[in-house]
Amino acid sequence: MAKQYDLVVIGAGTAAMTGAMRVRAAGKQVAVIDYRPFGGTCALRGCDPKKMLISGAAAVDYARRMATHGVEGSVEIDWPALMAFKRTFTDPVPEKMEQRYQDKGIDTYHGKARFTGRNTLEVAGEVLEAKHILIASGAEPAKLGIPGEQHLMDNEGFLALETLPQRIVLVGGGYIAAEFSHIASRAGAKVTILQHGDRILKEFDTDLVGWLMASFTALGIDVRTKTSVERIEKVANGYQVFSSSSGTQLMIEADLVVHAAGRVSDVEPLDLAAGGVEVENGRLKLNEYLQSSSNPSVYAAGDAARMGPPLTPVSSHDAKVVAANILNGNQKTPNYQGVPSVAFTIPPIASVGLTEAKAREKGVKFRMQSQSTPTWFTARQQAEPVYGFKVLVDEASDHILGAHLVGPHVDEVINIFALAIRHGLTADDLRNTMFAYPTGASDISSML
Ligand SMILES: Cc1cc2nc3c(=O)[nH]c(=O)nc-3n(C[C@H](O)[C@H](O)[C@H](O)COP(=O)(O)OP(=O)(O)OC[C@H]3O[C@@H](n4cnc5c(N)ncnc54)[C@H](O)[C@@H]3O)c2cc1C
Ligand SMILES: NC(=O)c1ccc[n+]([C@@H]2O[C@H](COP(=O)([O-])OP(=O)(O)OC[C@H]3O[C@@H](n4cnc5c(N)ncnc54)[C@H](O)[C@@H]3O)[C@@H](O)[C@H]2O)c1
Repeated sequence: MAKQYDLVVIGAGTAAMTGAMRVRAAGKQVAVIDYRPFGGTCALRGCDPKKMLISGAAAVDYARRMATHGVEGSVEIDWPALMAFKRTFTDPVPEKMEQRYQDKGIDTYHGKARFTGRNTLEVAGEVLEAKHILIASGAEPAKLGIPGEQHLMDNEGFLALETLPQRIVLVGGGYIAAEFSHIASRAGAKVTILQHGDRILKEFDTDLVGWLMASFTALGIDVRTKTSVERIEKVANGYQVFSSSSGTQLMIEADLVVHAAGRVSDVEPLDLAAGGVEVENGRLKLNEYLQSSSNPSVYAAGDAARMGPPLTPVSSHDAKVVAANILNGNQKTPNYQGVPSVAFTIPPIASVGLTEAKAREKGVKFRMQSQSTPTWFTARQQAEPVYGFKVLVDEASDHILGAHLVGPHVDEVINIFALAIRHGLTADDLRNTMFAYPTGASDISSML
């Protein structure tokens, strides 16, 4: 006999937590399933553990930058101790998360869920029947289809390393490569990034990424662009990573090879055909309400839905939309305007809204201010040599169209631009706001 629910959620990450809690708060019967410890990517294998390690790397970096400015003594990362610090956050998460669900009367299941019918799922030998099913199964590292890809360590493995190998190769040059390389090289590893695009961090502004590259060079990170990894071989003392760059073959020896080459929705193992849930080019086919276009009982949110950028705040935004649509009928659509994004390098790089390239492509009429500003007080006060910005403002309406920042505090300052874009504030509104001085935000009026 199948257990009956109003909503069953596949996954126990950010999207699941928001969706399940909202539907349960309306008095509905809800269950949540995960085959891994509860908590999801962000809390256990992504944003949060990474940021715990960044804290150590940033402290070391700050002390080293101030070394000739009155701060004495050498500061080093003790990797096992930094990992132990990370675990003080991550270890309690699964139990706390599961308890939170149970305290609200949400049933929890452990195991891989798969569809057995349009409204039924099987998990660990049990059958669950639900009026609605929310696919919040997240994303997994993309299959690269290259020989030896089984030797790649994923983000979960890297963020749990008990010792840090000496020679590390990162395959790919996006967010993960940028962040992990900044952590590992400050902890003493020799890091190489192999990126097949013509630059790294392609989601960010070209000029600002160019300015940030000085920090990669200073750390001795070997960044090789236009380089595609084609094969990985295990050898006696580690790995050999084979790649090609404009027809030239390259082999790099490493103790560890890390997957940093993109992530894709984790929906394939769900047996979607059995649930009548259509997929197109590996992605769930959804309508504007985040509902399956072939099975109206099924919705999706977050990295699994992949309607917006694969970021944590988007996962919870999607789940709020889905919960509202389940409870009140389809009314809400997601709004991805002004989603800020930060790569937590040291210093960080941040972006929100239109890039210069996108604005030109769209034919928008805008004015733009852009400058590399390492001589500004904010940078000098931290002895940070990388600082710069690019801000785009709509010529006719004075609305902020896009903001791109690199340097100290930009991971926070970008949120002010996000607020401006999402709520239609003008450049003049920002100019007329008093920001506490001296803070990163107090530079905003000079960026407009
Ligand atoms: C290394 C790294 C760093 C990141 N840093 C940031 C950051 O700084 N800021 C930011 O905004 N975003 C960051 N992200 C992205 C962010 O983590 C994701 O966008 C977000 O966690 C997605 O949440 P979700 O709820 O959609 O999916 P997830 O949190 O991935 O949850 C999905 C869950 O579903 C489970 N699952 C999958 N299939 C099944 C199945 N068949 N049955 C049962 N359970 C299943 C999985 O085990 C998983 O726990 C980072 C990602 C990575 C990999
Ligand atoms: N701070 C954050 O918000 C944050 C941090 C980490 C991850 N994430 C999320 O996780 C997702 C995955 O991150 P990611 O860094 O793996 O992916 P990414 O999409 O940011 O970058 C992957 C890069 O790898 C390159 N690549 C692919 N195959 C390759 C190959 N065989 N050889 C060389 N290069 C190759 C691609 O050209 C691409 O530029 C991101 O989309 C992001 O949304 C976010």
